[in-house]
Amino acid sequence: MVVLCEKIAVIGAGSWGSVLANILILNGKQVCIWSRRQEQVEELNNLHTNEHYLPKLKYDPRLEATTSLARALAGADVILFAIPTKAIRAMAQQVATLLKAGAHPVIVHASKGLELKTHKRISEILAEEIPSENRAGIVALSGPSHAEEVARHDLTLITAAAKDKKAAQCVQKIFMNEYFRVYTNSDIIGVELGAAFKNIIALGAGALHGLGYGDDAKAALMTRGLAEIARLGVALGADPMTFIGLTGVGDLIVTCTSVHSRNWRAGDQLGRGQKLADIVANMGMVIEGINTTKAAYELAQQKQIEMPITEAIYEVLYQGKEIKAAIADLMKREGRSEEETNY
Ligand SMILES: NC(=O)C1=CN([C@@H]2O[C@H](COP(=O)(O)OP(=O)(O)OC[C@H]3O[C@@H](n4cnc5c(N)ncnc54)[C@H](OP(=O)(O)O)[C@@H]3O)[C@@H](O)[C@H]2O)C=CC1
Ligand SMILES: O=C(CO)COP(=O)(O)O
Repeated sequence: MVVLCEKIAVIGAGSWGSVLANILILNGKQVCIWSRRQEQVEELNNLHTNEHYLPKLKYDPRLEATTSLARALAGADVILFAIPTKAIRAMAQQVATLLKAGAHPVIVHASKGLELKTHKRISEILAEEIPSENRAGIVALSGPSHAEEVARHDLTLITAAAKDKKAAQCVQKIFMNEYFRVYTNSDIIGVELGAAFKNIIALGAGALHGLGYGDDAKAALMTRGLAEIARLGVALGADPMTFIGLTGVGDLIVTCTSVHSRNWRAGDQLGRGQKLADIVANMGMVIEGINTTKAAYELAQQKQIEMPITEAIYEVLYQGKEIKAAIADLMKREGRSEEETNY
């Protein structure tokens, strides 16, 4: 079947959805973005701004926003979900009920997390909720990318991952331009897991910063964090090589070092002694790593995979352990061989 990729529905007008929609418009596509808030739709349509999420960005006036999901989906060749992981299943159910017989869009998501309780990846949730006869393929769009930088056309390289090569190539084609370069990858398991798990380590990197630790500590956390991400990822079916790519180490680096990262900022604030509930209440945007820490911790227990950093962060977030005590316990662990614990 020929995959047409001209008309795109973007679900979610937060930081990432709105910037991705703007790229597509600038790339000459027809885009309708869905938001659940009428005042935001009016702001996007009339002022071409999105003050809460990206106060400096002026959106292309051709970008149409709507609160009507049916309108956004009408005739869409591609449906892009860019909402928090916890909202994916309910939105996918709504989308499924509105897709007309004969509709066959490529389903893309740009979200980074695992579902709580089921521990499912986002593409698995989408596959469960959107009938296979109503979709052309499921693609995860992922990699080191902050909305704030993409908004100002800084250089960004990311990955469109799918089992179905044609669907990944469709997504690659619609997004590629002189500042946004997209690779394809068939290991959607590794891509989605790398994207989800790096947020846990970013919380830790932020906490180290907030506590005043130096670059040695941050490099150590990222390296050993990547080892345990890969360990769990491989146990869940990922190709280990994916973790040294854009969606693995690439995204880990950017999220653990950028002031734009909400996960890093949340960790930094924790390190400075703020309460988790206050940090969540004040961020005004999703901090995916908090839920993902729980999901990864539970998965690691189930699969009996050693994930000392994830466990330490879980204890801090969910059991009220002092960060300094968690660090001291990590440092006191028995000496190990690096080769035997790389992943
Ligand atoms: N920001 C970034 O640079 C990047 C983000 N991502 C990932 O993209 C996903 C979305 O992130 P981002 O755009 O940054 O998040 P934001 O917090 O900036 O925006 C979230 C968007 O989702 C909407 N939303 C929240 N809850 C629901 C719900 N229950 N039902 C429907 N819509 C909902 C929000 O609507 P409302 O405004 O009404 O609350 C808002 O439009 C995350 O998984 C994130 O990890 C990936 C790469 C880069
Ligand atoms: O995924 C991201 C960067 O690639 C965005 O990270 P945060 O959600 O921490 O802002």
